[in-house]
Amino acid sequence: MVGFLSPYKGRVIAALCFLLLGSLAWLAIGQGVRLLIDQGFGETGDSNFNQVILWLALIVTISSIAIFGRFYLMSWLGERVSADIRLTVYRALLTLSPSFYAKARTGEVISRFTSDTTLLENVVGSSFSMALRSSVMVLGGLIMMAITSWKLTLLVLVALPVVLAPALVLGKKVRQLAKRSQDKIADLGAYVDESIHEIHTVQSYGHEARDNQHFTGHVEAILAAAKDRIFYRAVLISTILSLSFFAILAITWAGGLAVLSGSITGGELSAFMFYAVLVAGAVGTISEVFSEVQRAAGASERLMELAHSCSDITEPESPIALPDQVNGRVQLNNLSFGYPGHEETVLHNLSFTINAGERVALVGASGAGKSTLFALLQRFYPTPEGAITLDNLAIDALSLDQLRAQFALVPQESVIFATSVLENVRYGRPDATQDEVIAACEAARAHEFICEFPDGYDTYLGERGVRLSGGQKQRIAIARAILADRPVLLLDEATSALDARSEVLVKQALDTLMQGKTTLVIAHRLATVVNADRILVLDKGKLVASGTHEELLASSDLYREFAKLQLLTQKDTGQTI
Ligand SMILES: Nc1ncnc2c1ncn2[C@@H]1O[C@H](COP(=O)(O)OP(=O)(O)OP(=O)(O)O)[C@@H](O)[C@H]1O
Repeated sequence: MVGFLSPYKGRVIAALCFLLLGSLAWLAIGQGVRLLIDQGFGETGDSNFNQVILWLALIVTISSIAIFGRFYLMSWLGERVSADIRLTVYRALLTLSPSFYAKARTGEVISRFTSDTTLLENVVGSSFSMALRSSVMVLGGLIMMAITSWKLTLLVLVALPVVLAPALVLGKKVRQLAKRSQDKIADLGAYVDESIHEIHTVQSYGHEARDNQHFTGHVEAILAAAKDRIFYRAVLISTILSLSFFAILAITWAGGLAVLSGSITGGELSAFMFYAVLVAGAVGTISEVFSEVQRAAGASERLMELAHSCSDITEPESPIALPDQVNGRVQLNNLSFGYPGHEETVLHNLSFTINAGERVALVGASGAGKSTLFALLQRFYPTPEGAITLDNLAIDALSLDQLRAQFALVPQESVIFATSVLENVRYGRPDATQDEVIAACEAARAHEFICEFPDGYDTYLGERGVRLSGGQKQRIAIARAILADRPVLLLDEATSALDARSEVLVKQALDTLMQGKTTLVIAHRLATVVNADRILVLDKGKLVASGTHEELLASSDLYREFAKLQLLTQKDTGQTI
């Protein structure tokens, strides 16, 4: 946290100065009260009285200016620091590997991100400054009290631990309960995130009532956690306040006796009481915001945990640079892999080469390891055994950015962002001109339908592309990959059946995309395997056969079986299996 404040040292110092000035002004008011009673009402008459009133007016003015400065600067710092924390955490989240996201629930991460940073914003902007100001008041008040009457101050010092004891005991309990509350809120966040994202499934399965029931359960759990916290907090605040006022009462009694015996003046007792009330109020404030500051400490700990979560993919210390012209030759040498944290080996001793410009189809039953292979090529997971090379360079010797910039991925489920057509395609190459985007869309057979949209390329596509048909989404995704123009293409064919016309258009788009590129395609269509230069057959993570469609039909029982069951029918090419 201190690290986040350090770039704004000047403002922090200014805020602290205002805070000190404001506190001193308040403490000076106590002296004004003393003078007002002892001298203003004394024999010296009007002139002193007026002077003291003017003096008090000046102090109040100074205090107002100080309050403005402190409030403005502290709130500014609160906003700035939480913005910086958001930036830092988001930057970290963008670099974390899929292993992290496989373990953490995204909803929980989002909830931490939003609610914890908002809490920090409040604490830095307000609670923290209140706690600080109150601490100065307690210290200053005690000093002024000691100057006014050390005997009475001793009495206060005896009373102080009695007042503070419940703060320590109950405060700990409140903190534990606050953490439980935050965790329950994070659970709720994760639940809302999932159900709203999957709203179509929720509605089509008529799951609304059940989801509502689950949601109610989560909300009630939050309430239950909050109820305990509120109870303890209420006990904490009321105990401290009542103890403080009982203490003040006792001191008033002792002070009254001192005035009657003539050891202090009425003005001194008034000033003393003013400070005592100030100190009691400040102690009350500290106890009130203490738990919030503690909650914020918990929140910042969680956020820093996120910000410092390290990706298990390490960048090489001195990465080898790829040549300007990458050919796209991919080679696997004895590659074995199991997902981190799982014992099972998913890929066994894989070795094969894909030559530059070759079109290779991967086939295999579900779970054979095809998607895993794609993930490993882009180094989404560490590969402890075996090696993958790109143009004869080990991929873990390359910088991640440079490595991933060589692959264009077209996933099975086309990803559409909630922005315009133009920006969706431009995602593949953010610096592309509009003409380049249009050319890519023409090549992907998408231009025609885009032009029919009311706003053409500026049409907003809705979240996850809800306004597009399946085939249209695929062609946008292909246009993105065409625009990206990367040497190696990783294509996970969509399994969803399209109508005949869309199918033809998508096929044409894919053909354009694959021209001149090394292509590795997870094949679900007969046309793809027939047109591939080579087919690799994977079975339970092992490479069991390789060859052309005809060769494999003749030589591999598994392929024949697979082709009969899995690859789509002859519709694509009119060929018979
Ligand atoms: N994140 C993960 N953590 C642990 N195991 C995983 C993970 N992802 C996949 N697996 C396991 O790895 C194996 C291979 O999965 P993979 O997704 O690569 O298969 P696939 O051939 O692409 O299947 P499909 O055609 O169904 O997509 C499966 O047994 C799967 O359960």
